[in-house]
Amino acid sequence: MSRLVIVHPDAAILAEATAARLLTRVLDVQSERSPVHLVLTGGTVGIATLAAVARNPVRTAVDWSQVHLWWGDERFLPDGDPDRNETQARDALIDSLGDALPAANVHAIPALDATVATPELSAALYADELARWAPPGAQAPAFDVLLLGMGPDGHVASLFPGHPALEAAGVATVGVHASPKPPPQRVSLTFDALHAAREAWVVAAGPEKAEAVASALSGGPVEQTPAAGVHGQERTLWLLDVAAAGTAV
Ligand SMILES: O=C1O[C@H](COP(=O)(O)O)[C@@H](O)[C@H](O)[C@H]1O
Repeated sequence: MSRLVIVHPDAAILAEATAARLLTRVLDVQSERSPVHLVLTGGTVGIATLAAVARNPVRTAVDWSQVHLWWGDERFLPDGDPDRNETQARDALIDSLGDALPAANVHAIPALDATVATPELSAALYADELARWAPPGAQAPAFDVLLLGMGPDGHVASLFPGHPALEAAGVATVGVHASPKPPPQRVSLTFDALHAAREAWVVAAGPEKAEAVASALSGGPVEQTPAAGVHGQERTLWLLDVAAAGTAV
């Protein structure tokens, strides 16, 4: 397993470069196997990256009928809420793909509604869906790319420093309450599921991320800097802008 840290001049170039890298990775994987499983992230750079994918002409070379989209976490809100990571991803990329990407390939984390009233139920339904696509004996697909944003506090997905959800083990998903970042109720992949990824890519921009980047790259305790616990089975990429890299790189 290798770790690579790549620093770009600013957030805009980081998003463009990550989008280009993502499309190339999908094409590389599609030359070897199908389907491709991608985990999307919310957050500033995560959504900017999806918008950059939508603008990139290379997207037309991808066989989207063989791409499955998942999320690393979700804000537990009603369907279509503008704060849902799914809604933002649909606006930035998914809607623009039209019929090329079958609706059944979009594995959104179930939204809050009359039948899904708790983050725990949403998490359980999402875990069932992950298991349906997992190789025998596994809880989740071996994601070809796990995209993760990182908060200034070092959180990834909805795994926050010192939060009990960090400890969830033996399960692929967890319901999150009292998140320090709004909204308070969320659903997240656990570290068990994050670690199923072949490649994990952490994307972060801005000076407010520099301290957490430095802590994660120096192997800081996962309880304090959850991003420190991220690794892919084959490769881990840290995709940063100069400001987030700070003095750590
Ligand atoms: O709330 C969330 O925040 C993080 C990071 O967001 P950013 O705006 O600081 O980049 C994101 O990775 C996560 O998916 C999202 O739910």
